[in-house]
Amino acid sequence: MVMESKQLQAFKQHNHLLSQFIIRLSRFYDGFEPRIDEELQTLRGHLAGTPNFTLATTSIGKLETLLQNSDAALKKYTKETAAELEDTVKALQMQLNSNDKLRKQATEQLMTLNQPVDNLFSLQSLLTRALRLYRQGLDYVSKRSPSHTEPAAPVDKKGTDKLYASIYQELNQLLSNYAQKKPDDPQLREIRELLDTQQSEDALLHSCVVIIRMIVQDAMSDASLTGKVIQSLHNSLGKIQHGVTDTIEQSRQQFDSRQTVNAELRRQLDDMEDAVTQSDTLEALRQQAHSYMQGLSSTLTEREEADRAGQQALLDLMGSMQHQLTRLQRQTNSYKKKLAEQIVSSQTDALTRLPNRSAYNNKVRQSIQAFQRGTPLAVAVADVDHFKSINDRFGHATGDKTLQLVARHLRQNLSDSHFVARWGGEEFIILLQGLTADGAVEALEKVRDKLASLPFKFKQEKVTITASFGITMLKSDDSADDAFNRADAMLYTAKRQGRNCVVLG
Ligand SMILES: Nc1nc2c(ncn2[C@@H]2O[C@H](COP(=O)(O)OP(=O)(O)OP(=O)(O)O)[C@@H](O)[C@H]2O)c(=O)[nH]1
Repeated sequence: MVMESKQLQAFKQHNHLLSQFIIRLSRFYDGFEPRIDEELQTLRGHLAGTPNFTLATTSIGKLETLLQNSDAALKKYTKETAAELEDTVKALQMQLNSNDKLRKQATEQLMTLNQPVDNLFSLQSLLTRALRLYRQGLDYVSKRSPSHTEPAAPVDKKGTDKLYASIYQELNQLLSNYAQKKPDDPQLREIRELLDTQQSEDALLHSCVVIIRMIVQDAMSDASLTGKVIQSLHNSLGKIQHGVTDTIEQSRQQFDSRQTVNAELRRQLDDMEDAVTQSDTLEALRQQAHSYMQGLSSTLTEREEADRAGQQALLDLMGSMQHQLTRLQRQTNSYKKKLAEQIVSSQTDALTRLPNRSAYNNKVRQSIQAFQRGTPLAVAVADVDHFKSINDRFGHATGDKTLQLVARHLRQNLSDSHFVARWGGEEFIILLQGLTADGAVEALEKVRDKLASLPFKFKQEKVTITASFGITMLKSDDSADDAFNRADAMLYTAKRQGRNCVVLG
């Protein structure tokens, strides 16, 4: 009996414990769905005080069905919420296009949101992360408001920002060309500083106008230089033409005087013939002959003298013409040399001495023709990482020096059959001919790796310079622009993936 009551006691205790546990557990699901809430409340009622297990079992059965149905609803709910979150993070990512760190975080979150979300806890963790990103994004966007002065260089490569960046790069390129010609020009220095510190559209337009005015002035003075050369060539040619006219005139005069002399000789001979036929005596004939012979001899002497004078004049003229021709040849040669220099300098980037964009345009045209004849072509774009910070920390001159060193590094570490040009700013363009995609990536990887290990030292500070590369293989229907745009998009991916890498696409 005692044993039985002890067992009963224990049984009651277990029942109580179990009831309490089920009550606590059921509270956890409170607020999940009204019908489940209701049934949970009923179950708790059956288990509170003296538990009624018969009713509780019925209630548990009902709950089981309700929970099974709600499982599908829960899945649908988590899926919808995750999709909504994804949209929100995407919208946020668009706002963060110039903040690499936050944009990268947004990309990572989007990748997680693409995975199936299987329970409410994962959903909650995603929500918490998205909220955190949202708050950081909000801070960043509010700091970017117009009152906040942003660094000069535009980073976004799309739409207006891309246009802005390309105008900005063009201006910088033009500026560096002119800075070489006129290193001490205060106006140039002022524009450079303006571009480095300010990025309002007004400032950009103002700089455009000033630079265009400079170019026009420069072109005008170049034209007058060319005009001088042409004038001088014209003068030389004029003198030669003059000489030729003189020579023709001289010959004509000589011909006339010879004709006159010949006519005189013919007349003298006729007279002599008449005299011979009409002479009565031998003595008269001898005298006539003597006098005609004298006449003939002096006519011949005159003719000889005239001939000699004519010949001398001709020699003088020839001498002067030769002199003019030599001068003309010298002038033409120096003009040709100047022209060749002008062509080279118009195809060369003034700062890095690499071929410039115009040279690239010519080269890519030839390379595409070679591609059509079967030589593979890879187009790559390289961009120095965090270059702005070199300028900011060590000054623009060090920035320029860095660009020169990077340019030299690229040129020296790629074979001569490959083409390297400066695209503008801190961007370079490379054409690799005759390599497979793997071969081209391998060549760039070597260049990239070697650059990253070069020991740069600025103002006693050791600095690591790295570059990111985007590369693509030319396809059969590609235009030069198609290939460039693809390589540029890959460069963008390389930057997003953390820089100092080569991305093929
Ligand atoms: N010294 C110097 N700076 C230049 C020249 N051309 C462009 N720049 C500067 O290059 C910088 C480019 O900076 P960003 O486009 O922000 O890029 P970044 O700092 O290199 O960063 P990531 O490309 O995102 O790695 C700007 O600050 C320009 O002023 C140049 O010829 N000489």
